[in-house]
Amino acid sequence: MIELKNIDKYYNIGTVNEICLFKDFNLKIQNGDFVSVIGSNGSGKTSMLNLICGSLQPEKGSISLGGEDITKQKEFVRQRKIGRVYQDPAMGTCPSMTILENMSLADNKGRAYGLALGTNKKRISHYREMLSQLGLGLEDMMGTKVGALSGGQRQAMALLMTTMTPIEFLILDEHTAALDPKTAELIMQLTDKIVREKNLTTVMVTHNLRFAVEYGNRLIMMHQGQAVLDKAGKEKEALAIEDLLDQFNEISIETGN
Ligand SMILES: Nc1ncnc2c1ncn2[C@@H]1O[C@H](COP(=O)(O)OP(=O)(O)OP(=O)(O)O)[C@@H](O)[C@H]1O
Repeated sequence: MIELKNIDKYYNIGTVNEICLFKDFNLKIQNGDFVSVIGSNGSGKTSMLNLICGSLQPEKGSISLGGEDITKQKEFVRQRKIGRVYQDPAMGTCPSMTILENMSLADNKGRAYGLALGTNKKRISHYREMLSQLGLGLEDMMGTKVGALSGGQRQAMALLMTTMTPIEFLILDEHTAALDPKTAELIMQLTDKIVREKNLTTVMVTHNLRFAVEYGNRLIMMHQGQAVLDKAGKEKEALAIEDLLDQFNEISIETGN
């Protein structure tokens, strides 16, 4: 379970630009949940992900993962359990290295040795098999530099690499936003497959309302540092894109924002 408890988060403390983004913010995500998070620009979605991943520290409150208090735990330690895929496909892969080298690097994440041990014949055929499941022909391009791949191919690799080691939590930060509609669809289907197969507890921030409605078992809408809509199970299944648009409009009218 991921739990954010009584979180306060300020930016630009002590300056004229000081803002309080989260005040007593609470969120519980149960094991196995796939949560879609939507919301207007600046509502706090990425900040929430950063708090979970440890690249941002709260001023008050606690964050726990599987019952363990990780509020003070460093980001690189959290990475053993939490995988994150970013909007920019370049963030999750190394462009100057080959597909094989990237796979090996991801495979050896958190281990004390380098590439040599990871690239033996047995592992290469394992990587080939994993890549072939993407259905993009990458298994026949093991010597190709990742920088030469398309955005969609790179994002598929980023997803595969992030989930190669046994993580428990997957953070998706607008990971289809930079892709064309067809490729975004493909990456979403791949995401869903990986999440189900590995039973990953997943938080996906997206501006794509259809993806938010169609995927996952819970949907949260953020606004000004608060979850203004939170639907799970059957209630989430009943949601339509129009309901979300209505909710967006209501919020805008109420806050003039
Ligand atoms: N490093 C920072 N320094 C100062 N203010 C910040 C910082 N990061 C975020 N903010 C502010 O916090 C608020 C929430 O930002 P955040 O990026 O979390 O929102 P978001 O919902 O992810 O937005 P978007 O949909 O545009 O990505 C915004 O007002 C933003 O300007």
